[in-house]
Amino acid sequence: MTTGEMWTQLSSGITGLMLAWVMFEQYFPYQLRGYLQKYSQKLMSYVYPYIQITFHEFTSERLKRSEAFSAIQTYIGSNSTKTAKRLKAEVVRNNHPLVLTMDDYEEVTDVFNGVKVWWASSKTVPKTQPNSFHPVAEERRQYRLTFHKRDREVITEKYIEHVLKEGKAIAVKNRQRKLFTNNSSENWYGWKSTKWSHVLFEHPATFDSLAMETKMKEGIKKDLTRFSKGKDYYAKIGKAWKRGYLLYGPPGTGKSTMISAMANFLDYDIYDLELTTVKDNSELRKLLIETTGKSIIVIEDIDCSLDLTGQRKKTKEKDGDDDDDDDKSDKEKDPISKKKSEAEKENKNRSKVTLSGLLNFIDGIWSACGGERIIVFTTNYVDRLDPALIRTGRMDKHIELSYCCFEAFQVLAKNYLELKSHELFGKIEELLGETKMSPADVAESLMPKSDEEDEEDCLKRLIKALETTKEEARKKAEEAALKAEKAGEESGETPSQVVQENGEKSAKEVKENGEKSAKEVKENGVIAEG
Ligand SMILES: Nc1ncnc2c1ncn2[C@@H]1O[C@H](COP(=O)(O)OP(=O)(O)OP(=O)(O)O)[C@@H](O)[C@H]1O
Ligand SMILES: [Mg+2]
Repeated sequence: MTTGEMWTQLSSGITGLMLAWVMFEQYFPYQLRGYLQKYSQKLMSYVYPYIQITFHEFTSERLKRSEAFSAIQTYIGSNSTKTAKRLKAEVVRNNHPLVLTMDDYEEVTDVFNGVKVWWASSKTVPKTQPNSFHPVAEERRQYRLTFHKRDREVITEKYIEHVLKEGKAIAVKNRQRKLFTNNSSENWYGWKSTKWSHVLFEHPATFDSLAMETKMKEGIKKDLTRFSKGKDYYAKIGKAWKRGYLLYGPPGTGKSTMISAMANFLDYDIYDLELTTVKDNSELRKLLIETTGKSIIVIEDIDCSLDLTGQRKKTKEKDGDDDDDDDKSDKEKDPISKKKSEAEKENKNRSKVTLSGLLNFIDGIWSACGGERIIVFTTNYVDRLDPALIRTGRMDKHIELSYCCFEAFQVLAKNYLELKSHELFGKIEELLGETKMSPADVAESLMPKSDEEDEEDCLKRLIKALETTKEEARKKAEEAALKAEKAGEESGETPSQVVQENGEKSAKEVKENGEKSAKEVKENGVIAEG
C-alpha cells in the first residue's frame, strides 16, 4: 500500500466515524443513553484493568478547598518538575527559585514500592449562558490517579497516605508566610474568586525589638510557645485549639507591632479581618472556614470596627440621661473618638455582623473548625467594649500595652542608637516616670534625622519632647482644676464635689477611670490565664 492510499483510507475512516457520531447524537434516544453508558463502562472494566481515583479541588458544597488536593498538588509539583513538559510557575519568592507545579491536562508517573501510578490534572469549567448576567462560574480542578487493579491495596492503604504526608511536609518546608485580608463579598464570585487576598508577610518586628517590660514579654512568649505545642493538651481538655488575646492601650504603644512579632515568633500567617466589609454573620462564618491553621486572626480597633460595643448599651443610653452630649466636645478634639464615630456612621447601614455572631466566631460551635488559630482583638478603649466580649474565658489573655517605661526605653535606645547606657539615661528615666509618652513617640525622637546627628543629639531631642509633654499635661490639669472651681462657685459646691458629680468631665477623672477599668480587666486576664 502506498502512502497516498493509506492517507485516503485513514481520512475516509475518520469521516465515517464522525458521521456515525453525528447520527448517534441526533437519533439515538436520550432515555437509552444512560443504559448505554452504564453497560459500556461495565464492559470496559472487564477489558481495562486500571482503577482511577479522582481528587477534586473543592468538596462538600465548595465550602473549603480540599486539603488533600493541596497536598497532592504540592507532592506532584515537587516530583513532576523533572518529567512533566508543561509546568506552571506559581510564586516567585525572594532569594528562592521559581515554585513550579504541573500544568492542567498534563500527566506524570510516579513509582512507589515498585508500583507504577499515573497522575493527570484536569479542570472543568461549568457551562454558563453566553449572554447571562450571572458572574462567570469558577473552574474546578481535579487530579486523577490511575493504577493497576492488582495494586489496589498498596495504593489505597499506603501510597495515598504517603502522598498526603509528603505533600504536607513539603508545603511546611516551602512555606512563605502570608498576610491575608478579606475581600468584599461582592467579589466572591467570578474567575478565581477568593474570600481572602494575600501578600507575603515580611514585617521585621520581633519580640527582641519590641519595647516593653522584660517580665511581661517573657510571659507572653511562654504563653505562645505553650499554645503552639498544646495540640494534645487541648484535645485532652476538650477545647478547640484556639487562644484569644485582647491587646489594649493608647495609640502608638505597639499593639499592631506586637501582632507582627507574635506571627514572626510562631511562624504563623496573619488574617487581618476587616469587619466593616463583612455583611453579616454567615459571611463571617464563611471567612473563618477559609482560614488555615497556624494563623493569627486579627480584628483591629474592635471598638471602631462595628457597633459591637453592644446594642444593649445603646438601649440603656437611650432611656438614661447618659453623658452623650457632654462627651461631644471631647470627642471633637479626640482623634480616636472621631475615627470611631466616622466608622460607626459609615457602617450603620452596611454591616449586620452582630455581637453574638462574633462570639460564635470566637468560641461557639463554628470556632471548632480547624485548630491552631490565635484570635487577637485590639482596642484603644477597653472599657467601651461589651462585657460579653471580654469576659473571663472568652478572650483568654488580656495584655495592656501602656506608655513608655524606662525598661521599654532601654530596648528602643538599643535598637535605634545601639546604646546600652549613657549619662543622659538618668534624666530620661526621671522624666519617663513623670510623663506619659507612647513608645511610638519615643522611637520617633530617638531616630537620627541626618547622618550628622549623633546619639547625644537624639537623646537630647527626646528629653526636650518629654519636657514639652510634661508641661502640656501640667497646663491641662490646671485648666481642668480651674474649670471645676468655676463650676463649683456657680453651684455653690466645692470643686472636688463638682468634679465627682460630673463624673468623667475633667481630664484627670477620665484618666483615672480608664486606668481603673484597665486594672480590672488586667485582673480578669490574670484569672483567665490557664
Ligand atoms: N512597644 C513598642 N516597641 C517598639 N516599637 C514600637 C512600640 N510601640 C510603638 N512602636 C513604634 O511605633 C509605631 C506605631 O506602633 P503601632 O502601630 O504598633 O501602635 P498601635 O498600638 O497599634 O497604635 P494604634 O492604636 O494607633 O493602632 C510602630 O511602627 C513602631 O515602630
Ligand atoms: Mg495598631
